[in-house]
Amino acid sequence: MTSAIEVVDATVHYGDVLALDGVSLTVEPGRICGLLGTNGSGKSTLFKTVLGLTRPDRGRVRLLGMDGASARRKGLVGYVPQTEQVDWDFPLSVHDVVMMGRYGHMGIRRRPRPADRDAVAQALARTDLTDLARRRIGALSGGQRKRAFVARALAQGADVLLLDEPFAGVDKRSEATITDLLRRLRDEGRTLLVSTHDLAQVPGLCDEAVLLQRRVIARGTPAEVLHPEIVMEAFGVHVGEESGSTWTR
Ligand SMILES: Nc1ncnc2c1ncn2[C@@H]1O[C@H](COP(=O)(O)OP(=O)(O)OP(=O)(O)O)[C@@H](O)[C@H]1O
Repeated sequence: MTSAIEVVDATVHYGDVLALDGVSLTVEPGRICGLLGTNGSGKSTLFKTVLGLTRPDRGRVRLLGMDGASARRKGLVGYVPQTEQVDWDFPLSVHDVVMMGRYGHMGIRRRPRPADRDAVAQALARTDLTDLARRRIGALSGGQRKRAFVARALAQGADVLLLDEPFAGVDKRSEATITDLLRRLRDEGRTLLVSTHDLAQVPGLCDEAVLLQRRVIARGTPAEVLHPEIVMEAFGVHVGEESGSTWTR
């Protein structure tokens, strides 16, 4: 079986800064892999490398058996950015944002056809955003914005989704809605790589996890990776079911 995501020995520098040091990671189709690490541990760099936006100095990446840039051009991989990186003053509706997922399917004039409109309507329905389709994206809550970007990836037809901190800045109810949505996408056979520094989300969401600190320092089931000694070393916090507030930093 072809792995959905395969990173082999990837090393990335930004000038003198070593951001990834010989990182290897494999995610099989239909799995949710949590990518854990503190700020600056290389999570965003690993995403950019998987997406073919950053070329590793050493090592290689395969996405569904092809290189990251080809998978991106074919629309097979969808990226849900950290919402802090988005300019919310831009006058776009939720519908406009989700339609962007169809650009790769349209001609140069980007005129939507019925298939494009159908895909957008379905993606909005899947993410429970139909009623908000005409709302400006900047007027949505944090959780609704995340769902709009997931909808964009679904409209695109992506089989692999990379989600950068989908729980940052969302309330408890939205967390549950997003977790439920991501699990359903996984159950349909999609593959998800989800970065988070919110360790409390991991056991309920992920099938497996990787702890990154420039290099992979642990990988396995959530229980294995969230072993108290490993978490203490990487995050400097204690973990324990009885003390939810100590999960995150
Ligand atoms: N464009 C850049 N130029 C120079 N250094 C960079 C650049 N982008 C990232 N870095 C550095 O590379 C390292 C990894 O950064 P990266 O953004 O991948 O980490 P991260 O785990 O995604 O962090 P965060 O959770 O804060 O987004 C950090 O030391 C960061 O300062």
